[in-house]
Amino acid sequence: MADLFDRLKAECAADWHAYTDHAFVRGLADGSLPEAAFRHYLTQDYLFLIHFARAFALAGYKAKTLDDIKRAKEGISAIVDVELSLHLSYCEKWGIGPADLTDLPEAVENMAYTRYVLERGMAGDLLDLHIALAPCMLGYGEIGKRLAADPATRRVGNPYLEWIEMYAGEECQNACAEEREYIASLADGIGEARFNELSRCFRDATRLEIGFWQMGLDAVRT
Ligand SMILES: Cc1ncc(CN)c(N)n1
Repeated sequence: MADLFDRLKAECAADWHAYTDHAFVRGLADGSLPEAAFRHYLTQDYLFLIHFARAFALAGYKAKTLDDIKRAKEGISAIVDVELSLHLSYCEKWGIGPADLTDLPEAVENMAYTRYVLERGMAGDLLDLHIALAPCMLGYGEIGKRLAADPATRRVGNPYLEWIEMYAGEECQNACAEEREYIASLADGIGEARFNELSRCFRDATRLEIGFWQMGLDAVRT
């Protein structure tokens, strides 16, 4: 049976496809993405993740139960202890350190997305916030899993394999499965009007994801 995540994706199927099958993603899969595009994306993503860790901290504040607080803590930990290490490891190879990263001017696409999510969380409740966060976490989990399972994905000599493997990895996949169940439980019993509100937020965050990939590609457009 379709769960909440399936229903939200179905409501914005074209946008979801444009996000998860973006040219940037195809470039990661076959290794053809220009390094400068990936570098721009990844350095902005470092800043992005700091704001997303703040959003999970806000989820802790909006929590109603101890379990909600644990979920918020796990969200922060997944970013701070796992995901950001990947970013720092790529950046180290390029000679870019943490201080250089925090000095970077934020791209407008980055500001739009991160502040949108924080605003949804501040104006709404815990469910609004987790729905605004869902395309990020669950989308990358879906992309990583698909690319890792696709025999057409280039393995040998693909500089982006580490990226793919992290999002396809057990730790990330388990976190996604838990988040998926969690949002369904938070939304248990909602009516059509509330679903429509959440659906709009999910679609908007998905559109902001598309913009984030495009920002990476646009960095190398001549
Ligand atoms: C823009 C973006 N979206 C999602 C993720 C996966 N947490 C990410 N690192 N960056």
